[in-house]
Amino acid sequence: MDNARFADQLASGCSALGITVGPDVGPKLQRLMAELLKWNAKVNLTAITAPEEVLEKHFLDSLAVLPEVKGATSLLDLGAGAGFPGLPLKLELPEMGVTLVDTVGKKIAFIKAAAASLGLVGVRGLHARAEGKPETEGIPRAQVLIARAFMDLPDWLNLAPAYVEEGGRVVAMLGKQQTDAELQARAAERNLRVVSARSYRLPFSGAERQVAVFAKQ
Ligand SMILES: C[S@@+](CC[C@H](N)C(=O)[O-])C[C@H]1O[C@@H](n2cnc3c(N)ncnc32)[C@H](O)[C@@H]1O
Repeated sequence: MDNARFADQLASGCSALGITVGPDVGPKLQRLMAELLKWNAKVNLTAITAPEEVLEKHFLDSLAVLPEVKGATSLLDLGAGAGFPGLPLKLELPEMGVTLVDTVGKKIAFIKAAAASLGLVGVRGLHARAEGKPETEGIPRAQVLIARAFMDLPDWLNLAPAYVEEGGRVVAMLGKQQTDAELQARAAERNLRVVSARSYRLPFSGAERQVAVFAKQ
């Protein structure tokens, strides 16, 4: 994808999602895509490799939750894979400290290399397994905890609160749509409350996504 087409697709995708990103974000995402595709040719990081799909399914889907993440000083991305949603969010929110955790070493190696190549300050890649015990795992708590395609919602809501600072929130990026009643019930069972929930569609494929935010009662 050439620079002009990338910029055009990014702009129209952001507009469809109702978000805006700074002028330096596009060129940085292009660099991130180049790194991802270069690494992916050698080590398998993601099944999504067509540039248009990387832009939509990794970059734009990550940025779609900007409204839920904005204002956080620290973000913890559990099961980050090749860095999604944490890396694109960091590009738009450079002041926010971001820790990305995965059990697969090569994914963390990629995250570290990509962050260095993009000159990102305040990005930490952590090779660890999240099992609900942040102290023993060496995983820092954050104001906002996020994950995409990590666990089923019930398992995620069991695990997540341990990683959130007092007054913080849990952001769940869901492929499978949950009704408001289901979200409320899941939250109540764990002494959490639903702060917000909304569905959105990816701008080019129309694939449906949902993002729900939870806080401790
Ligand atoms: C389906 S991928 C999603 C990756 C990324 N969040 C995305 O949306 O592109 C799930 C990732 O979670 C990681 N993972 C699974 N269980 C984990 C755990 N307990 N702690 C940390 N990472 C885990 C896997 O290695 C994998 O990279």
